[in-house]
Amino acid sequence: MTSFPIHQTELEKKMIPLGDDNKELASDDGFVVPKTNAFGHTFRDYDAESERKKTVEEFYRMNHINQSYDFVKRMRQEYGKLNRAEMSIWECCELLNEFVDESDPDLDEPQIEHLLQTAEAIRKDYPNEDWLHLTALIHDLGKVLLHPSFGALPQWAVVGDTFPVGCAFHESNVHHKYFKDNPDYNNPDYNTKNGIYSEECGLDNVMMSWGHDDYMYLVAKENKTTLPSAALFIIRYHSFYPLHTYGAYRHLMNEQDVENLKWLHIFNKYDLYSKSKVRTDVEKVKPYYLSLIDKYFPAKLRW
Ligand SMILES: O[C@H]1[C@H](O)[C@@H](O)[C@H](O)[C@@H](O)[C@H]1O
Ligand SMILES: [Fe+2]
Ligand SMILES: [Fe+2]
Repeated sequence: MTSFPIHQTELEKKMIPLGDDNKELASDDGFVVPKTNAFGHTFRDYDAESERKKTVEEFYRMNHINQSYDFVKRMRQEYGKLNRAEMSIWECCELLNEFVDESDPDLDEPQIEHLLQTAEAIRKDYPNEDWLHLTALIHDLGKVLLHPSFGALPQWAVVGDTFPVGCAFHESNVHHKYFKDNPDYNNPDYNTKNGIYSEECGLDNVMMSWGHDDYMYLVAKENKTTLPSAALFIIRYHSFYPLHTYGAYRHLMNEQDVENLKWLHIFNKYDLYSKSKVRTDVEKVKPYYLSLIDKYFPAKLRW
């Protein structure tokens, strides 16, 4: 177990308790958080006996063993070239039709369903924040890394919760025990609370485990999206449950991160709890999303 003496940065001391920071942004929402997922379990229950449990646990075993500092560095360099494809945002949504996420205990539907379910749910409650609708639609597009034309990366290098590398793995990471076989686990440069980072260095300076979040952030940024900084933050850290849901690693945040985290908390509710077996009528909502894509992105993007 990795436990540390309780010490808080000055910024951490000023932070509002988890879950209370989005009151000012909260809408008069009609969204009802369901008590159980499509399989009759509570959401994100990684211990519940279900058909998905084994697949999900094996996923995290592979993920925790292989996501090391060196691996992340190599992947960032390689995929940062954006030389794999040229296509529009919508074309990418359609590519996701064939993939099911093996890390997810709550959903076994193709990913395009999840994108539309999230976007439509948040659109209902925040009708005027069109940037948030589009952010929801694209937040998981990085899962295209599973596709053969993107190198058909294994699931452990694409999906699942994310965490910083280069410092100790916090115990709030699901299935934490599998980190023991990660090459960084016993490396003294990487296994202290701060590791290679300094307090309040800002998440932008932190190397996160490699996957769909960081990749889609890169794609959006390099293709010069006009989405606001909160949108890029949501895309980049939406799988960072250890931080946004369990409050770990907060000592690495700076003031800007604290601001952006408010929107991520709002987003997370829709990302997680809109997962269901109810399908969206793609053709019906497509024109609306095409108009948003046109507003915030070039017609073709480099991937
Ligand atoms: O299983 C899920 C899924 O892969 C999501 O796309 C990701 O954002 C979550 O953090 C993860 O736990
Ligand atoms: Fe995701
Ligand atoms: Fe998602």
